[in-house]
Amino acid sequence: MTSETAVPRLRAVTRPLDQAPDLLALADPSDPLLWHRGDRGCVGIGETLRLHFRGAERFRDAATAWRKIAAAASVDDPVSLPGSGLVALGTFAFADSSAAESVLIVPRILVARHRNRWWITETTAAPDRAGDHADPELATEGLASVPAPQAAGSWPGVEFVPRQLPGDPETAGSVASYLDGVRESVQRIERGAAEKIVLARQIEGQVAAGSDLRVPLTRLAERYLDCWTFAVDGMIGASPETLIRSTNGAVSARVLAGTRARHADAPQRDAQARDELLTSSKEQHEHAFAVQSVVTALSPHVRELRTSEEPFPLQLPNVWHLATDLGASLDEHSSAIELVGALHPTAAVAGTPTAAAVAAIAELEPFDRGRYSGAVGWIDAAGDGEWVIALRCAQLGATDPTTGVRSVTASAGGGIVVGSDPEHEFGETVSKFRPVTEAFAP
Ligand SMILES: C=C(O[C@@H]1C=C(C(=O)O)C=C[C@H]1O)C(=O)O
Repeated sequence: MTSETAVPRLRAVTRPLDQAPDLLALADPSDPLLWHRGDRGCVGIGETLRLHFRGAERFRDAATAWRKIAAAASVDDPVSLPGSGLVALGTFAFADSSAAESVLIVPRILVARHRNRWWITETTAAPDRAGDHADPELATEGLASVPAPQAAGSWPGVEFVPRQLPGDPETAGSVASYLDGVRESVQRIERGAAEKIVLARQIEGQVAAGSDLRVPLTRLAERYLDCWTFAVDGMIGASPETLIRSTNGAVSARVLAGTRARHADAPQRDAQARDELLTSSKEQHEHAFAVQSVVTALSPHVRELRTSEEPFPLQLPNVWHLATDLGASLDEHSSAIELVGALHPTAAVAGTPTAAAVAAIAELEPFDRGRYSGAVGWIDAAGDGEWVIALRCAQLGATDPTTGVRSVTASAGGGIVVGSDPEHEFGETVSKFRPVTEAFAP
């Protein structure tokens, strides 16, 4: 949407459901739109509006566009819970210069859940044009309007290999480039060019024609209970890191930095990994950077900012993380997307100081991160929403028109600081890829 285009007039009608549909089963097998964690979440079916953004102003442009759309919309929402009424799901690129589009998508139908409450929202454009209006039947029939779940399709699985880029050395490919990048980052940090640089690498595979993406999504949702499982415009993953959650003037965030692989089948080794993480001054130092970057970015927008006293160990199936939770009250009427724009990129995904780290990433990573380590989430008409950092995820490419095959690219990285060891950092990326490689496995 540009300033010259008319603001679309949307009508959103929400009605409670008295039965509990399976959100994951309702997702589109080839283009799922989903946000899910435990007993909360939503699935989008069909699309009423899609907005595209690019460049350094993508968050600001999206926030402005959404504010206008929300102001012009007519919303009939007796449910009044987080995620009811008018909602858009979105995914934003990491870099200002990224070729990847940032998008906000308003689904035609949204079926959602908050604990033991369920509802359906239908959103239509141009409400006064006959034949394209929110279905009044929705008001009385509720569940009858929920589309029937599609039968589960096939899942042949995806084998990932390190992504080979033009210019990569032939033998070890992008792994060698990544290890060189870590060494170079350490040298730059030792020279004082930055304190922390988050360096990532990529792996890729192919998704066979007709593959049902609900299979990896369901695996992620079932395995990563402390993460938000998401699928927005081909970005699929399960992120543990809440960039911002904003509900009725209360905001919260979860900062992660500091990682150890889990050893779930060797309890002693696993406990040792956790203790090492908790007592390592390198990890504590790295974590402190990440927390400070969020506190600094959030402070102008909030009051009564509080953090958990000490970082705590967050246990995920693949890794331990050092975690800090933050809570605050909103000081002004910033929307969730404005807060995302203020926070992005945190030290957890870029480094410290931000500008130097972002410049180093652009030089040392031989690829465009796309939406990896950007933001993914949803926003409602009041500007409330939930956004996570797009981690532990993969981006599906366009379908090849002759073969029906789609590429899939996953990215993972970690914070490089003084004393970081390239092989150790490589191992950390392998652990961080596990949610994706295991979810997409045969
Ligand atoms: C960059 C990633 O993760 C981030 C980096 C971490 C670290 O360096 O320890 C930990 C969690 C995330 O904030 C990733 O998963 O790709």
